[in-house]
Formats: sequence, structure tokens, C-alpha cells
Amino acid sequence: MIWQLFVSVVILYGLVLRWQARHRIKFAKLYKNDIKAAPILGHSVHFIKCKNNTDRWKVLEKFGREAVKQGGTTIGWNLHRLYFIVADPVVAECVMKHCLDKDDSMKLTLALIGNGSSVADVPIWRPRRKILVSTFSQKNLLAFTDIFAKNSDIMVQQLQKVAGTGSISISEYIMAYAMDSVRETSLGLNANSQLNPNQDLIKAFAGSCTLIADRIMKPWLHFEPLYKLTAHHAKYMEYVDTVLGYIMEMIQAKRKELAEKKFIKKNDEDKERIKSFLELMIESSGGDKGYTDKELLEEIMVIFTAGTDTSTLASSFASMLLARHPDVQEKVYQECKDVFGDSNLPVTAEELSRLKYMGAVIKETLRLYPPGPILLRKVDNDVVLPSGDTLPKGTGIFVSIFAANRNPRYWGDDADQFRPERFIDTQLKHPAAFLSFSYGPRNCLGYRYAMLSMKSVLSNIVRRFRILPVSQLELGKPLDINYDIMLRSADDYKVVLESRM
Ligand code: HEM
Repeated sequence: MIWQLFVSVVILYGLVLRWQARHRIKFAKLYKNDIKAAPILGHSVHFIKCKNNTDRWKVLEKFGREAVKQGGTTIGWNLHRLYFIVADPVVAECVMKHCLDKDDSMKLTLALIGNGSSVADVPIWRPRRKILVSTFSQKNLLAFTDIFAKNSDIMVQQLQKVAGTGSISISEYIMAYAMDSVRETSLGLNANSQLNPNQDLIKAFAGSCTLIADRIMKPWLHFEPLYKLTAHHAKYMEYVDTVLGYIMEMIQAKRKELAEKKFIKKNDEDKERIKSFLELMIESSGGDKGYTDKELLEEIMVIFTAGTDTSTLASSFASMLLARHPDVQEKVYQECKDVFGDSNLPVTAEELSRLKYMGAVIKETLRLYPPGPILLRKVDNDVVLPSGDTLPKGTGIFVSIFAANRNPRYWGDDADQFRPERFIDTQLKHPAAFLSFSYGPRNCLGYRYAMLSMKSVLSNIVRRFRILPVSQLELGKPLDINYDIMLRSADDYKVVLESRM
């Protein structure tokens, strides 16, 4: 009797879910996907078979490529949840304009970022985005170039110590540079972790990001009440408390400093001082009447999380690609010689703006290896697609930046080849054809910051070192990649540096 009751409840629940999903089921029938789906599990069956993140990435890549094969879009079922998979710029432009809410999986970062603008729901995000935009002004960014120049000089001094000693993992050095630059531009603190690497904040920040990525890839850790019982959660909270405690102290100190300065007349030195994101956010949000300490903490965490790993990965991938394409590296080197001559002075914003070919190398790197290869959003209201079909509320959006950036319809038959000239010779076929920094009202705010920072790093490396592959067999070959919510090198970013001096 109990058994029959249980079966009846399960069947009834299934019917309710199906009735709720009726518009999505109708929509799904309009799209073809040649990748087989299993009953109940849907396409998520392909993830169950994966042994590690490399296997998971292969499945995700396959879905993106399937969308391209089917004309730019396809669908995928994750249990009863429907995802609309997009690898076409025209459709991407539409969904990224109209679907601004992030997928629920982003909520797994809650303890670290809270309601920070990169993950917040639209009503919280919209006013915060306005404040953030004003802090990324051209004037502020150009002032940050001095910080990038100083820190990238320290980075090459560290690299000089290991040049000529065999293969090194270049991302370790670039990550230390990025942490110092982000910390200095966001908090105004010159912490110099490149010279003192064993700092609690650095370890705790890196540890918390690793644990978030690990959790996102393990669906059994997604259910919050159960997750809270695990050792994983305990370790994560230990890291989070260290990071947030440190930044909160900095916020309170800055508030105190600003309150004391209010009554002192500004002198010339004060006017020329570089203002950090923290100070700019306090001012732009309305000073004492603006952001609370908690809101400031959340927005600083956005800059930390959005700004460190992304540009570290891009500069590290670019270094590996330069090692595998010596002809491209030679052109970058010649351009650096034209712009900097024999100067060993810190780079300036004006000089960085003249590095056009290097700009193309960075974009081509980001096109082929976008640090965030997948973008997940959700549909809160029905959206009419360019095809005239209605994308129903409740559907998930999976934009495969990786596949769209390699879509041959927009990039030609050599779309998988590393060819920086394509960013110099030709115009984009569609404004959303290059999606690495996303597109639309919720795109990346750090684009210009990242370009200045990456040019500073790469110009300093290329001027001082010849970057070589670990083996001659790697020459001209694409990179082997891995995934843990970010695209990573499967070869630990290994290169060999040879001093040019
Ligand atoms: C190569 C480097 C970078 C890449 C490839 C990149 C890419 C992205 C992507 C794909 C998004 C998601 C946008 C969306 O959901 O549509 C994003 C958001 C964001 N990025 Fe970046 N990013 C980079 C560097 C940076 C840096 C250095 C900063 C800050 C210093 C930054 C700040 C932000 C912020 C604030 C957002 C949230 C925007 C919003 O939700 O309104 N990014 N970025």
C-alpha cells in the first residue's frame, strides 16, 4: 500500500513537472541535437561518465561544436531543465541583451562575493553597475598603468632568476603580478607578494577560488544544507573568513583616513595621488551616505575575482602561444623595439597604446582560449529570438563563447588556427563575433584595464626574454586544455625562458 502511494506521488510529481515544462518541451522540438539524451537524465548522462575535468571539458566543447553544426544553436536537457545552447553571434547578441540574470550555479560563490555586481540579481546589479562604470573611467585606468609598470618590472626581475634553468610554469609569476596589481588598484596597498609570496591573503584567496571551482564541478555538493556538513565547506569558510576579514579591515581604515582628510585642504601631492577602486567607489556611491561597508566588501571581491585569474590565464596562454609561434613572437619583439627602443624605463600608457600587433596577439589568444569559455544565464521572461521563435521563461542559456569564437561562418575555415593578423586585416563580421569579454549591458567592465595590464606584462617579458617551447614538437601546435569553470592549460603553462640581454 505504502509502496503504491509512493509510486503514485512520484508519477504525479513527474506529470506536474512536465506540465510546467510544456512550453519548453514545445520549444525544444524546434531544435536538433545529434548528441543522444537518456530518459530522465537527459544530456547530463554524458557528464556522469566523465572521470575528470578534462573529460567534462570535452563534453562541454562537444555541445558547443554541435550548436555550430546545427546552424548556431541547439538545446540540451539537464534532467528536467532545458538549456538553449548558443554559438552564433546574432542569437548571442539577442539573449545577452534580454536575459541579464545569472544562472543559479553562480550563487555557489555567495559566501565570497555575496551580492557583488558580477553575480547579483538584476535589481541589485543595475545601480551597482552604474557606480562601477564610473570607477573604470579612462582617466582612472591610465593612472593605474604606473602600478602595472612597476609590478611587471618586479615580475621580470623574478623571471630573470629562473631564465636559462629549464622549463618553468610562467603562470605562477604572472599570477603573483596580477595579485599585487589588483590589490594595489583596488585597495591602494602595495603588498608586494611577488617578493613575499607566503601571505595569508594570497593563500586564502587562491584556496577559496579553487574550492568554488571544485564545488561547481561536483553537483552533489550543490545542495546547501548538505554541503554545510562537509569538510569542504569548513575549509572554504576558513579561507573566506581570512579574505573578507582582511578586506574589511582595509575598508574601515580607508573610511577613517577619508574622514580625517575631509577637514584638511588638499595639496598638489594629494591631487596627483592614484585613487584606488575602494576610494573611487566610496566617492561615486555618495561618500558616507553611499555604500555600506558590506556593499563595498562585495564590490571589492568582484574586482578581486573578476580581475586576477582571467588576465593571468590570458597572459599565460599568450606566452605559450608565442613560444609555439616564433614568427609571431619576432613580430611582437620588433614592435616592442620600435616603441620602446633600448629604454628600460617603466612602460607608459602612451607606449602601450602603440602596441597594435601585441593587441591583436592578445585578442587572438582570447578568441581561441577564452578564460571563461561558457556563460550561463537564465530566461526570466519570454524572449522573441531573431528567428521569430519564442524562447520560453524558465529556460537556461548556455552561451558557448569557445564555440562562437571559432564559428567558421564568422571566422573562416582557419577559425581554429592561431593567426593574430585577422584582428588587423579584417573587420569583425558581427559585433558579437568575439565574445571573450561577453557582450551587451552585462559585459566585462575590466576590458581596458585587462588590456593595459596584459600588454604591460607581455611587453616586459618579450623585451627581456626569448620564450621557447618545452619541446620542438610543440612548435605550431594548439594548446592542450583543461577546465574547472575557467579554461586552463593541461601542461601547467610550461615554457623555457632565454635571456635576450
Ligand atoms: C582577460 C581578462 C578578462 C576576461 C576574458 C574577462 C571576461 C569577463 C566575462 C566573460 C564576464 C562575464 C560577463 C557576463 O556575464 O556577460 C566578465 C564580467 C566582469 N568582469 Fe571581466 N574579464 C577579464 C578581466 C577583468 C578585469 C581585469 C576586471 C577588473 C579589474 C574585470 C571586471 C569584470 C566585472 C566587474 C564584471 C561583471 C560585469 C557585470 O556583471 O556587470 N574583468 N568578465
